[in-house]
Amino acid sequence: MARLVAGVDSSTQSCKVVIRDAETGALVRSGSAKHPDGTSVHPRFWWQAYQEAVAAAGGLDGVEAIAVGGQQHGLVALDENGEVIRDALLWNDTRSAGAALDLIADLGDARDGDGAQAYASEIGVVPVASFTASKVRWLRDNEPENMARVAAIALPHDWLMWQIIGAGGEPGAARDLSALATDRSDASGTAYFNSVTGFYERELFELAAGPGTFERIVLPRILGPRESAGTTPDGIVVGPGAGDNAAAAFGLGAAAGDIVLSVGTSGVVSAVSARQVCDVTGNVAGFAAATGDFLPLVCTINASRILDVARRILGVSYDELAQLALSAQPGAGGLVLIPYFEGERTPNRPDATGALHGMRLENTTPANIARAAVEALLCSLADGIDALRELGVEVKRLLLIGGGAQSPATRALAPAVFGLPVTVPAAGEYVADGAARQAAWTLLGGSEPPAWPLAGAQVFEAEPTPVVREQYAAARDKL
Ligand SMILES: Nc1ncnc2c1ncn2[C@@H]1O[C@H](COP(=O)(O)OP(=O)(O)O)[C@@H](O)[C@H]1O
Ligand SMILES: O=C(CO)[C@@H](O)[C@H](O)COP(=O)(O)O
Repeated sequence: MARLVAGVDSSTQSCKVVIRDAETGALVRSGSAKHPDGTSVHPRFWWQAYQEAVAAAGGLDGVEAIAVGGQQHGLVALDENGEVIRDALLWNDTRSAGAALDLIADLGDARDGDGAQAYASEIGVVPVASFTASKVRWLRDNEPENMARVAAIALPHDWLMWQIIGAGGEPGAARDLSALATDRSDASGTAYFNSVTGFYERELFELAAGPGTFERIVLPRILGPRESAGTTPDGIVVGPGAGDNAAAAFGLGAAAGDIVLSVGTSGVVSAVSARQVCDVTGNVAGFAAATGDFLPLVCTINASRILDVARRILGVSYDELAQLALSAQPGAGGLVLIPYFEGERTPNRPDATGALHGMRLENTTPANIARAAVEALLCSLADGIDALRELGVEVKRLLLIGGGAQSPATRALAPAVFGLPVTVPAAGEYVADGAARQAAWTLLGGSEPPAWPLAGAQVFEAEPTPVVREQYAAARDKL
């Protein structure tokens, strides 16, 4: 009989659960449930959605191991009883932009030099609003009464995994802060963890949380790539889990030369690399992968929701939006959408808003608006590919995944905008798959993870359309 494992993707918009055969990777069953909207969310909604998604997947009967991939960076602040102190501040909440600048300035003062340079060379990331350190600093500066109560800080995947092993407990039950655990990939998104040494950095943590807090505040212990966090109350082995982008790379079996482009709430361009990259501009974050490798990554705040906004403006379905976009010419007759609807992280413009440029009587049509939306999404990813290339990251194969990759327009126009063929794996939940593969590794052991085949990939090719990126860059730089 097949041995089953489960993988969870607790992402920005929803929770997805896949149940797969541990040895072959074959999909057995799956389910999902929505998260609430908003950039600050109470973690209990993740737990509720997880339970609904598990039920939608037919339950965990027969499952021997489980692991969680989660949206990165979110700040879950817990008091000494393990109660959540306030709604978690998510990665796309930009109120901490000023706090990120304060961290950089303070490290600069401490080093008597350039703070961004110091962050980049010491831990491979330069704080932006998204990172946990910036959110901790925001909490300390804006809600000191909440900060004073903080006894532990967890990331979304850490907190959900803690609930799953039963240590987080139902309300009223005992909560064991020392059972909190994370992995190197997710910890690397805090901006107070060193993914080369594998340790938290006291000084960087205290720049965020305040003097003397490193001893007082529990940070989740760092698990190895196939180390178990414990078991569920029903005895299911719990793998270490990972940040969602690291889990996706692991689920795809991405290797050196592969660039993973994920079109979810965030637009992510990432690569598996044997070395940590250090980008003083902060555009590329030197995160860690779910294995012992690194995961240089560029992330935008605006991605699949650009398509959602275009649908709303035009009052059309996803399919109609794609057909409209495909019916227009490259460059949308000169119409350029700058999609900073929620501010932006890359480029770092937390207070920016979106804009539609080049509107004339003859070009302002539904087809061109749809086209401009898809082109905006792809141009911001193309900028990310360039940023990785400039740091010497090898670009051999582009893999396009995430909810927005379901759009035929995204798939068809991507190779034209990127000027390279684009591989689109079969529609699936690659973060949850990566977590499931990790659970299988924890269950089966061995020095290498089980080799699960990547089935059903399609390669898209198209003539390059450089005008699209040229006009996008010109409009972006006008802002
Ligand atoms: N058929 C489709 N065409 C275009 N976009 C789609 C389609 N189906 C879903 N999406 C997009 O997928 C997004 C959710 O993707 P997902 O990767 O699950 O996001 P997240 O990981 O951030 O929760 C939605 O915002 C929606 O825009
Ligand atoms: O902040 C980042 C990566 O640095 C985001 O990728 C989040 O991890 C959220 O991912 P999605 O839910 O949008 O897939």
